Amino acid sequence: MTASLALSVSPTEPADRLLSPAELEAALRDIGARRYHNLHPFHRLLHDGKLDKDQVRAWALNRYYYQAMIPVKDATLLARLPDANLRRVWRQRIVDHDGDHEGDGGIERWLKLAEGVGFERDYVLSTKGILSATRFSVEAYVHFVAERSLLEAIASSLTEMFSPTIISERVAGMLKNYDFITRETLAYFDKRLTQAPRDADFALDYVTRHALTPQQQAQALDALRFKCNVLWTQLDALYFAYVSPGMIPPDAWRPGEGLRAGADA
Ligand SMILES: O=C(O)c1cc(C(=O)O)c2c(n1)C(=O)C(=O)c1cc(C(=O)O)[nH]c1-2
Repeated sequence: MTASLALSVSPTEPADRLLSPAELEAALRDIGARRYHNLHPFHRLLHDGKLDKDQVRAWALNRYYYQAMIPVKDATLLARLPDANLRRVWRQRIVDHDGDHEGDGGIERWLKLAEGVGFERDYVLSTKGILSATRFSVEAYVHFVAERSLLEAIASSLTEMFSPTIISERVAGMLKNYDFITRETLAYFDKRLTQAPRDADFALDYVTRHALTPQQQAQALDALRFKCNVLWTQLDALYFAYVSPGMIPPDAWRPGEGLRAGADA
């Protein structure tokens, strides 16, 4: 039932009828069940303790760029919101990541995670070791939010509906499987467990109330597919460079670079 719903609103087969809010939500959830990045082989290896320390480092370093650009994406979206009630809610996302003062917020907590696995803070901040594919994927997300309709921009954040499950699985798996990972290193994820559902509930409510034609519903579903691809392609690039075949592009981070004095190999 859910699968055929999703098919009926795919881009190749335009929707011919309006879905109820519950059907739209089911179709959105179906996309997550098939395409969310919890299914990616790189995440399976990461959570199951099958990566070595340098591969975990590559993940932390590249993912920093996603974290750093999320508030840029949200500021882009905020600037397009026509009403103060919406802006008041959305601006909280920027505060969550940037913090209210220096040393606070999600970006800072991600830097702690990167430092916890051995990086020098300034090396991470420079983003010079990240894969070009990471940069391209993340920037595609920011452009999407700037250029598409507000409905599509908000719908593209709906991957957050699925993130609490992967975060719980990741934290439990990494703590159990890696002796160099501590609860403190992973503190970033503690707050996401409450922030993500709050954000996703708001965005889902917005999307179900504003996708009022079959075409708008199809656009919302496509926006979520696009965003799943933004997340997936980042992991493809990590896998290709650091797992198999292990082809690190010439300008990307190589094991040993950018580490704190005393961080072990
Ligand atoms: O750890 C994860 O797997 C994960 C996934 C996602 C997501 O699904 O987009 C986000 C985050 N984390 C996250 O930490 C975060 O701040 C975030 C913001 C957004 C967004 O699209 O606005 N997604 C995510």
